[in-house]
Amino acid sequence: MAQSSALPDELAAAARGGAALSGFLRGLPRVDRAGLERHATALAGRSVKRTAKQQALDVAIGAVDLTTLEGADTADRIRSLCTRARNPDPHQPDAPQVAAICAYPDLVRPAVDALAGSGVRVASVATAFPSGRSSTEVKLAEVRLAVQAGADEIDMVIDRAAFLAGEHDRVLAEIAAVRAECGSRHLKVILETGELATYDNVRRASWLALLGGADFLKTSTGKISPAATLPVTHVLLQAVRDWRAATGQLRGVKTAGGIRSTKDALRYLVAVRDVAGAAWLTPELFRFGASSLLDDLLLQRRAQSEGHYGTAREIPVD
Ligand SMILES: O=C[C@H](O)COP(=O)(O)O
Repeated sequence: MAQSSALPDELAAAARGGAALSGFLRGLPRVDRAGLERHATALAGRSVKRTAKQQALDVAIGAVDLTTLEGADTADRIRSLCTRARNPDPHQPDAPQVAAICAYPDLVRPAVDALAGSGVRVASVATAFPSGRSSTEVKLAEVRLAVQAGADEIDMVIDRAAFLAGEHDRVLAEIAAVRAECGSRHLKVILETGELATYDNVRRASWLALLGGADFLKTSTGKISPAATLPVTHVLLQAVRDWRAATGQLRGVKTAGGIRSTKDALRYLVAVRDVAGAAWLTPELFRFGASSLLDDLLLQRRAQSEGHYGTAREIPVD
């Protein structure tokens, strides 16, 4: 079913679906809810050295998928977003570019044109985002069109109704089919964790996505509440950490939806470093999906370089 070459036997069997998949998902360790939330809270409260802040702000800016996913989006609006992505703050020419812009499929083409030669990638949501309620055929057609228009990355949503009904083979098959349609383009699999009800389900969905060929696990669409949280991001980070231990393959995490402040962004960076490892503090392996976070990151960066903030606002990144 899903791609299984180069995987250890147990994972290769699970990636083919059926009883091996059911057994694998049943055998995943249960999430200790209280322990997870305690750990996430403890990490969020860590204090830091002042010298780390500038570096952390730049890591955060470079990890942003600058997002607009509004019904009123236009090509002009996308071009403005791309101008910002290339050069986030004209007053801070040394500020890094963001990792990518993220938009609906019909706006990929103007984004690709506006970002040509910049190194900023174009990500597109697809597969009947945000609900995922369409046939696999329609979802694959949408992915195909986004790829043909030049998207570098596809952010798909999983079929949450099928997942919650226990139809894991169906969810896996759809992810694998989208994976195949993406070709060499990066595939981010949106779990929409706010609809998955339990951390155990978030863990199962994470492994399904990895078995189906995800390059990134992504928490949320940003269209329902709760969106990203620190505990669910921990669960995704644990999954990619464990996937690497089992397979040697690096997979990324994108936390998305409702992240608007530098303070929150830095808490996520601390979680990335602590749970997955410092190797994940790169746009190749960690992203923020956010429509307005960049504004605050740039304000804080400017304040930092002008020396307006004291140690109370510093963050733990080294
Ligand atoms: O994937 C990104 C989200 O849709 C953005 O959510 P946000 O508008 O809450 O930052």
